[in-house]
Amino acid sequence: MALVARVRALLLPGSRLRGATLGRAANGGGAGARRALSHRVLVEADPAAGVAVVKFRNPPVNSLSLEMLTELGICLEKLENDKTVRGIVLTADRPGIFSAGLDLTEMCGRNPAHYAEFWKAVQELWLRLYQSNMALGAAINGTCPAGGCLLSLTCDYRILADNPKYTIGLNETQLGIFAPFWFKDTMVNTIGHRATERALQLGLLFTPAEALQVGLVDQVVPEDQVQSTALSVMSQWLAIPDHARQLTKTMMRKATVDQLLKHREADIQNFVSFISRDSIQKVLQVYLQKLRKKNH
Ligand SMILES: CCCCC/C=C\C/C=C\C/C=C/C(=O)SCCNC(=O)CCNC(=O)[C@H](O)C(C)(C)COP(=O)(O)OP(=O)(O)OC[C@H]1O[C@@H](n2cnc3c(N)ncnc32)[C@H](O)[C@@H]1OP(=O)(O)O
Repeated sequence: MALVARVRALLLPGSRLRGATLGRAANGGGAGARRALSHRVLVEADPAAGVAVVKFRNPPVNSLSLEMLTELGICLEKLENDKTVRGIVLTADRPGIFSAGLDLTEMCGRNPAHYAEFWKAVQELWLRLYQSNMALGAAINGTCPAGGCLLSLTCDYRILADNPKYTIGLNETQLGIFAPFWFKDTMVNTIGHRATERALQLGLLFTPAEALQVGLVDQVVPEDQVQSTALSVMSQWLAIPDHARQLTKTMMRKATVDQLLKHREADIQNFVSFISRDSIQKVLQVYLQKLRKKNH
């Protein structure tokens, strides 16, 4: 289903996204701050600063399900069309888990049409974020594996909470799958080829100190200062004239974006045929069961 159709489905009577509003904040935020609610994404906009904080709230682990990808896409599209917003900070509504990455239940026991729809939605969100004209910051206030790490890598800078429990990285190989080429390219663009090769083959999840050392994040700060630091760094990015910053960003990212645009359909087909393999379904199911067993 294309984004428009998925949005329609989410707006059907009964959907909690229906009637989402952008109103004056009941509390918090500066003068004139606005708060928008959808089911899985909370937006706190501060028009005076030109910044919106986009908070993930898809319990229990902020996984990127099809619905979450769609709501996030809608929310970002709205902000892109809002002339008062020049920068966005992505964060988790509750500290602990920034995002557990792609929702594994979307990749297990479904049919090929579902896998194709899901993968298209992952591509769309990456394209929207990686090509965004806005300045994007990640306030990483929790653990950040795989697709969660990818989200943060699409941003222009990353601030990570100094908590050794919070790890970050593309750990796909540990699950028995692998990071697609555009996940890999996004990481190469951030930490370089050799560090990416090692990180991807070993499926490394870096502690804050390691992530800082390898350049996966730009700053590690005390947990209660993640958002405030991300906002203060944002003011540096917004001090640059938009057109100059945007042209530079496009120049840096265009080759990577073009690769996916050129191979978009093939990438969907490759994903569907890989994820549909019996052997891959089996490893994903074992991984999910291990996660679930912990709690039962
Ligand atoms: C073009 C060709 C392409 C070919 C490439 C093919 C494939 C690659 C495709 C995609 C790349 C994949 C990207 C991904 O993002 S895969 C997801 C990777 N994520 C992880 O490995 C994280 C897994 N989760 C955890 O480690 C932990 O849950 C946590 C995040 C550290 C949190 O721990 P905590 O103890 O707080 O919570 P629980 O573990 O008890 O989890 C609670 C609850 O949530 C369920 N859950 C956790 N993570 C996911 C998830 N990613 N998707 C779906 N569900 C998840 C977990 O099972 C628990 O469920 P329960 O029923 O027990 O409540």
